[in-house]
Amino acid sequence: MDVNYAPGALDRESTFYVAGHRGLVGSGIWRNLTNAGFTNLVGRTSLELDLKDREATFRFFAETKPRYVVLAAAKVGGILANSTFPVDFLSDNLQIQLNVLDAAREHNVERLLFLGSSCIYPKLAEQPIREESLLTGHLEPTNDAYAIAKIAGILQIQAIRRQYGLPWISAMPTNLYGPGDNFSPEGSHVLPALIRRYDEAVHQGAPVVTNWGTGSPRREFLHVDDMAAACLHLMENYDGPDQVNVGTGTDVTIKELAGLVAEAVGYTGEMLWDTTKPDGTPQKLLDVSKLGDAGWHASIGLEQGIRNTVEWYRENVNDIRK
Ligand SMILES: NC(=O)C1=CN([C@@H]2O[C@H](COP(=O)(O)OP(=O)(O)OC[C@H]3O[C@@H](n4cnc5c(N)ncnc54)[C@H](OP(=O)(O)O)[C@@H]3O)[C@@H](O)[C@H]2O)C=CC1
Ligand SMILES: C[C@H]1O[C@H](OP(=O)(O)OP(=O)(O)OC[C@H]2O[C@@H](n3cnc4c(=O)[nH]c(N)nc43)[C@H](O)[C@@H]2O)[C@@H](O)[C@@H](O)C1=O
Repeated sequence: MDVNYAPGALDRESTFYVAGHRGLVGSGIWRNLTNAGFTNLVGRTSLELDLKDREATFRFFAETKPRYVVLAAAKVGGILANSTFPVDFLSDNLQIQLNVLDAAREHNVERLLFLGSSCIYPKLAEQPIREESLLTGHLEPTNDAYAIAKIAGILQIQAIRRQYGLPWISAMPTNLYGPGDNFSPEGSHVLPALIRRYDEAVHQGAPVVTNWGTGSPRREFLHVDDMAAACLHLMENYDGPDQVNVGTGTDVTIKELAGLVAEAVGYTGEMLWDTTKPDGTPQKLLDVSKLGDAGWHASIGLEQGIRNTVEWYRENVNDIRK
């Protein structure tokens, strides 16, 4: 096996750039690194540094000289946003990745983690999805543009490893959620969308809530704090060219998920389904045995994670991304 499991601990005082540090994943990584004792974290908002701007990105790396990088900056959205704006999801993500990875290479970043997504795998991949399924079949059309950009990122990491010998790695998270998520009704992923919809239904006393699709697709959900912990664990304990799946190893139907959210917010009305909205891929459950072999397992259960996110949503409802 082409895996070295002991790249070693990262130096807590070295400059660590978290690209996308205000997003769901980036803010979780920032919290986790702070808790783990890192004292020299660097972040830039997209207004301060547009990573689509190649010159500005190279200037930033020349000035900041980060030793470590996590690339969690990306154009991200749920099924509807992905299928409505495929050009943005392809073009923005290719530009961001290319600029960051090229600049990081020119400045010899010592360790870098690239984040992809479980949507890189074929729509009808055998479940649970193993890393080896990559490029073995057709993609799910609702997010193929985004998936192609992410696949290009994996290939770029592998190419950099081959050509320059840098020990950079890629992780493929399953569907994520938690504090700091995007709660926009049209643009978000399912879990934040359901939390907002059901919470509003409670406040409005609505007798019926309508969700998208048929409710039958199966998805796996990982809390962002687990995701952040997995990222640091992989950077310190995994070195190999193949992407590593990051998930919990269990999934639920969207209907079951809606039931859990309704229960967490205290909604007791009826649930309907708008089948004019897309279902997307029928099932996305990752095989996480490679991650387990590298010594990491998720610890936040779905019900506990939903309660934690509902609490955060209610405390921050006036300041969230809507
Ligand atoms: N959320 C999920 O369910 C999943 C996410 N992932 C992956 O995790 C990573 C992070 O996703 P997530 O945190 O959910 O996404 P968010 O939308 O929450 O955050 C994305 C971040 O990227 C930054 N960003 C976007 N465009 C630019 C740009 N042009 N220049 C600089 N920064 C930019 C944003 O900065 P700012 O806020 O300053 O505008 C934002 O902080 C992505 O690679 C995504 O593919 C993978 C699987 C599932
Ligand atoms: C992480 C992953 O996220 C995206 O893929 P997805 O898993 O299909 O993501 P989703 O969370 O948006 O939907 C999951 C399921 O849930 C159903 N669903 C019900 N009601 C709502 C609802 O209100 N909003 C949304 N968004 N979905 C809903 C919806 O119909 C679908 O069946 C990728 O584009 C890609 O970006 C990617 O990598």
